[in-house]
Formats: sequence, structure tokens, C-alpha cells
Amino acid sequence: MPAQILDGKVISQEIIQQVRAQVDARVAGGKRAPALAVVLVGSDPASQVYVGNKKRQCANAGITSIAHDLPADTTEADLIALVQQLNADDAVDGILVQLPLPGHINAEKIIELIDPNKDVDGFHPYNIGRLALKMPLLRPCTPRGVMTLLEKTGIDLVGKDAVVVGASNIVGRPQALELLLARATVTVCHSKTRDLAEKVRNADVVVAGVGIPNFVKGEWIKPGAIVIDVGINRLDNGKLCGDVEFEAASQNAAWITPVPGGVGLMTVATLMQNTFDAAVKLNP
Ligand SMILES: NC(=O)C1=CN([C@@H]2O[C@H](COP(=O)(O)OP(=O)(O)OC[C@H]3O[C@@H](n4cnc5c(N)ncnc54)[C@H](OP(=O)(O)O)[C@@H]3O)[C@@H](O)[C@H]2O)C=CC1
Ligand SMILES: Nc1nc(=O)c2c([nH]1)NC[C@@H]1CN(c3ccc(C(=O)N[C@@H](CCC(=O)O)C(=O)O)cc3)C=[N+]21
Ligand SMILES: [Mg+2]
Repeated sequence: MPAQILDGKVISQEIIQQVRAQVDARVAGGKRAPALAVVLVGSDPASQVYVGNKKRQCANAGITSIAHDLPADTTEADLIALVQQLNADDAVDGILVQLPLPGHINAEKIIELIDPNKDVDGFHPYNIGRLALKMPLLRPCTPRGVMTLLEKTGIDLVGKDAVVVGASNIVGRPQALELLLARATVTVCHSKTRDLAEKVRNADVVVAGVGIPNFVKGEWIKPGAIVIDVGINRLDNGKLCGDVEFEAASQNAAWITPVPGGVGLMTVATLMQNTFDAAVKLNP
């Protein structure tokens, strides 16, 4: 039996409607709508698509988005000044600085400058540390979105073997922390991992975030496994594809996410949840 699809389109819309209801109740109670500052430096086409999706879903969720579109030659000092201004602004609940930043700007420095209470990406070392210590506050959107998808399978993760392929600061590492928090047994693989196929063959849950099209082979997938594909790769023909061989993996998996229409949409929906949560914490 081929895998069931974990449909990011449907599930992300459910989440956004939930946030919408929470926002409406808050506004009916006399508070202003939550507000998200979206900072984009330069005009990377992929970033423009993602930022466009974020602004559109803010509108659907009843969240005010405040765009700061800056030229590619913005200085680090100017970006620092903007973040400090947004930190101090009581009308702003969430700050998102779209990555990647131009090479002349130190991204780590900018992320560390964002007020952790407004860090709706969950990238600040404070928020990653909270997640590592089993006291999460604002959780990174992509891994939290993946956990929402995993919940929808109805499969209990406690004691399951999970393999995360990729160990970046925004995907693999926080994903491993999320799965550990859910009490799975977690293996994190990266470019120096030996015999990746063997690791994946053992996994009840596979999360791939590598950035190489069709990198995870369908024949590696254990029968009945859950396969979550975080990868977003644009092929020469203009089409998007994930990091997993979708068709072949579907023959073995019980559940699988498509690309597009999977994790990417969940990232944006989770950003809406985080922005609402930040607003409530800042102004109960
Ligand atoms: N759906 C979504 O919402 C999002 C999707 N993405 C997508 O996810 C993918 C990964 O993004 P990101 O984490 O930022 O990428 P990075 O390039 O920062 O990290 C890639 C990771 O994959 C590992 N890797 C690279 N080559 C291999 C290999 N041959 N074998 C095993 N591991 C390897 C790297 O290992 P090492 O640590 O050793 O270098 C690294 O840990 C991309 O396709 C990106 O577009 C990213 C963010 C959000
Ligand atoms: N500060 C910051 N926060 C991020 O969360 C962040 C970032 N920087 N930099 C880049 C990555 C990537 N990312 C995606 C967001 C939406 C889709 C998305 O909407 N994907 C759709 C369609 C994509 C398309 O059509 O190109 C889909 O998969 O169906 C994908 C990927 C957020 N990221
Ligand atoms: Mg840089």
C-alpha cells in the first residue's frame, strides 16, 4: 500500500484558522491585533517568494505585517539600528529577519540582537537553549511545524527511532531537540556521517533537510516509516523538489510529505502561531 500523504496545504490552513480564531477573540477583548515586522534585505527571488507567503498568511490569520524592505547594500550598522528600533517598539510583537543576509552582514550578530521575546523564528541562542533544556518558549518554525505534522499521523513518538539528515542551526539541530523532547531516540546525520543508508534503514521517523534533490533513496526507507521532507530544491526545469525520492519512498513509507505542499507551508503557519504566542506573552 503506498504511503498516506501528510498534506501541508490542509494542515497549515487548519493552523492558520485556529490562530485567526484566537486573534479575533483577543481583538474582541479590546487588544490590538498581533504585529509581525518582516525584514527583507536585498531581492533574492526565493526570499521574495517566502516573504510574500508570510505576509499573505499574516493577512489570513488577522496578524498585522509590517514590511521593511531594504536594499542589498544596507550596512550592518543600519540593520542593527532597525532591529534595536523594532525591539523597543511596543506596537511590534514579532521580528523576522529573512535569511540569508548579504555576505557583508554578520547574520549571527543580528539574530543575537533580536529581543528573544520577539524572536518568532526561534533562532536566538536563548530560545534554542530553552528548547535544549526542555523548557521551550519560542520554538523554531520549521521543526515545530514538522512536529505538528507528526502529531497528525496519530503515531506515538515515545521510544521511536528518529533519524534527522542534516544538522544546520535552522533545521536539523532544532529538529533533533524537538524529537528528543517528544522522547524519540534521535540520530543526527551530516556530511561526515558514515553509512547513512544503514542509519536511515533503521528509522521509524526520517526528517531530511540537506538541500540536495532526491538525496534520500526510496529503498532506504523502512516499511511503515514516517518520512518528512524539509528540502526545497529548484530544478533546472523550474520545478521544486525535495531531498527525498518521493515516488520510491512512497512505496515503503506509511506517511510522507510532498514538496511543494508540505513542510514549507507548515513553516509559515507556525510563524503565525509563534507571533500570536509572542503577543500574548508580551501583553497578557
Ligand atoms: N521547508 C522549509 O520550511 C525549509 C526548507 N529548507 C530547505 O532545507 C534544506 C536544508 O536547508 P539548511 O538546513 O538551511 O541547509 P544547510 O546547507 O545549512 O545545511 C545542510 C545540512 O545537510 C548536511 N549535508 C550536506 N551534504 C550532506 C551529505 N552528502 N550527507 C549528509 N548530510 C549532508 C550538512 O552537513 P554539515 O553539517 O556536515 O555541513 C548540513 O548539516 C534546503 O533544501 C532548504 O531550502 C530550509 C529551511 C526551511
Ligand atoms: N528568518 C528566516 N526564517 C525562515 O523561516 C526562513 C528563512 N529565514 N530563510 C529561508 C527558509 C526557507 N523557508 C521557507 C518558507 C516557506 C516556504 C514555502 O512556502 N514553501 C511552499 C512553496 C514554495 C515556492 O513556491 O517556492 C511549499 O513548499 O509548498 C518554503 C521555505 C523559510 N525560511
Ligand atoms: Mg553573512
